[in-house]
Formats: sequence, C-alpha cells, structure tokens
Amino acid sequence: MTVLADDTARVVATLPAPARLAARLPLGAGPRAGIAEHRRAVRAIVEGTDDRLLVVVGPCSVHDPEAALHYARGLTAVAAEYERELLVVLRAYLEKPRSLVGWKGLLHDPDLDGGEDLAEGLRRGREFLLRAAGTGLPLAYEFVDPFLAPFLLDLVSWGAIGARTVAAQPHRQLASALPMPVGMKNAVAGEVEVAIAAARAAGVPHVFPGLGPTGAPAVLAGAGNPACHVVLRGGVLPNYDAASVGSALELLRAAGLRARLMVDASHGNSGKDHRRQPAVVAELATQVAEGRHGLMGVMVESFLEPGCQEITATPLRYGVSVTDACLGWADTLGCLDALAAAVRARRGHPRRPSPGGE
Ligand SMILES: O=C[C@H](O)[C@H](O)COP(=O)(O)O
Ligand SMILES: C=C(OP(=O)(O)O)C(=O)O
Repeated sequence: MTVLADDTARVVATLPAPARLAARLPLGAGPRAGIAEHRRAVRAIVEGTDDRLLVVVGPCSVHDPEAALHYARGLTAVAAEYERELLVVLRAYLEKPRSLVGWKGLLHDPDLDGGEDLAEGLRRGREFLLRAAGTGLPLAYEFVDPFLAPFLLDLVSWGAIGARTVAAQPHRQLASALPMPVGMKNAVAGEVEVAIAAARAAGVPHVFPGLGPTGAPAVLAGAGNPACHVVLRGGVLPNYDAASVGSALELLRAAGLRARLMVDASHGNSGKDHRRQPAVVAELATQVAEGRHGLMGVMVESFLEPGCQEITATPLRYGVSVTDACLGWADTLGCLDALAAAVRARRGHPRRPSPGGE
C-alpha cells in the first residue's frame, strides 16, 4: 500500500488512463459523427438558430444500466415522433453530488453496496454510455468530479454543472474546455447570479491542471465555451414562473449574455416531489406557447416507474429511481406532448429582433 506523504489519503486502487479505457471501450467512427451532429443541434437551440425546445429527460441517476437502456429505447421512438418540435436528450447521469452523504452514483459504487470500486464503475459507466449512444439519442451528463470527465466526455452532447458545484473554479475551467454546450444550474438556495457568473467565466479561455489522455498530470487549456447557459432549478423558492424566468432573462441581458435559458422542472422547482413536475411543465408550456422564445430548454426527471426507493431496498424495484423521485413513463409522455404543442403555438408568435430573440 502506498501512503501519501502527509498521510491524509491511502491509495486503495489504481485507475486506467482515459486513453486506455477508451481503447478498451472505443467510440466508433459512426457514433462519433452522430455525437458531433447532436452537439451541433444542441448548440443551434442554445444559440437560437433552431426554434425547437431542448428537452433533457431521464432518470435522476443510472443505477441499473439495463433498466436505463430499456427507458432509452422507449424514449428513442418518442423523440422521433416529436423531432420537429423537440430535441430530446437522455439524462445519462453516472455521478451524483450529495448535500451531505449518500450513494455517489454508478461510477463511484457500481454494485450499490458501498464497495466503491471506481475502476469497475468507470468501465461499466463508459460501457453504458456507449450502449446509450447506440440508441441514437444525444446524452446529457453532469460533470460532478472534473477528474473523471476525460474518461467519458467524448460521449456527451449536453453537459451540466450542478447547483452544488456551479461556484467552483475547477468546474468553470472544465466547462471552458468541454466540446459541448453546458448548462449552469442556479445555486441550491436559488441564487441565479452565480449561474450567470459561471456561464461568463466558462465562456473565456482558461489554463488549468488536469489529467492528460495518457493519465499523466498535465496543464490543460480551454478555449472558452460560448455555448454555456443558465438552468433555473429553483431553490428555497421555485423560479419557473413567468416573473422569475423574465427576471433571469433580464439578468442575462444585463450581463451581456444571450437571453436564453433552460428550466428544470424537478429539484427546487418541484420541491423534489415528482408529482409536481407536470404542473411545472404545464406552466413552462404556457410561457412557450405565449411566445417566450428565451425559454429554450426544459429538464424533467423521469424513469420507467414513478417515485423513488431506498438504495438498500431488497429486492430493488425495476425501473424505479434510487435517488430523487422521478415521473413515470405515462406522465413523461404527457409532458413531452404538452411541450411539443407549445412549440407549435410559439411558431405563431414572431420573435422580437432583440439579441436574445425574446
Ligand atoms: O439530483 C439529485 C439530487 O438532488 C442531488 O444528487 C442531491 O441529493 P441529496 O440532497 O439527496 O444529497
Ligand atoms: C443534482 C442535480 O441537480 P441540481 O444540481 O440542480 O441539484 C441533477 O440534475 O441531478
């Protein structure tokens, strides 16, 4: 066993270099081209040259890859049905940030038993993302630990920096170097300014320490990511209502940013009660239908079955979240239908020629 000089942490296992993991689980040329196209399509919505809604939907966390793939296959058919109005992106989250302690996601603990076999978690996580990409859906991923990003980022078409890390310089630096649009969540208590600051900070170049492809510590350079944007996820109070969305758009304009944002129907906007997500989506659909062009995306936490369960339950119920409660499949279909109808209605409201297109 190797002991660090100051005895603060023991090395309990080693990980492969990112390039080695990718060589074992390679992304083929066809899917790579598909992901490049997905990123271009997501960017077009973020920038406002595509008037569809970006809908990031799927489980809070992937704990059972087979169930998540089952969900993804169902979503593929629905995404095709609504492709004229919605760009549907699968939440494929393998890391969970915790408010205190708890299961940190499939990468950290793939057997859900506290074994914390990160090497196996990375292998299984990358394998899952490859199979999920094989459905043809674009994938969404929250980059919780910047150290783990180089193992997986080639598979992601929309990235998130979460409410617990959005103020952190390492996450903003990472976002500046990511090759896909990145949503910056407002802070846990609800502060939107920190998400705007994160989008601004990640929009400019940074030089920062990280892991090179060969696994060696390296100095990395991010060119700046102009497709970073804000995601309103609520806080102490929700912020999906028309007044809150309007004032966030004003803050973006005042900061010199594009007045376009996504709203998360879950988390602080639903009080983590999945049964409230359809009402949040209905309100967002109303705003869209009435001509709110700056509302460019919606996030929904959804899985095969509604609700959630304790990760320690035996047996675990198939298709039920082990982290935040999710909408079930039937309600998810209702949400997508409402959002697609809203986009059709919005097309009847011409955009004002403002920088944000609001
Ligand atoms: O999205 C998932 C959770 O909200 C996030 O991981 C925080 O969870 P926690 O507050 O239960 O730790
Ligand atoms: C953790 C998440 O969200 P937030 O950062 O908004 O809490 C999430 O979307 O999984």
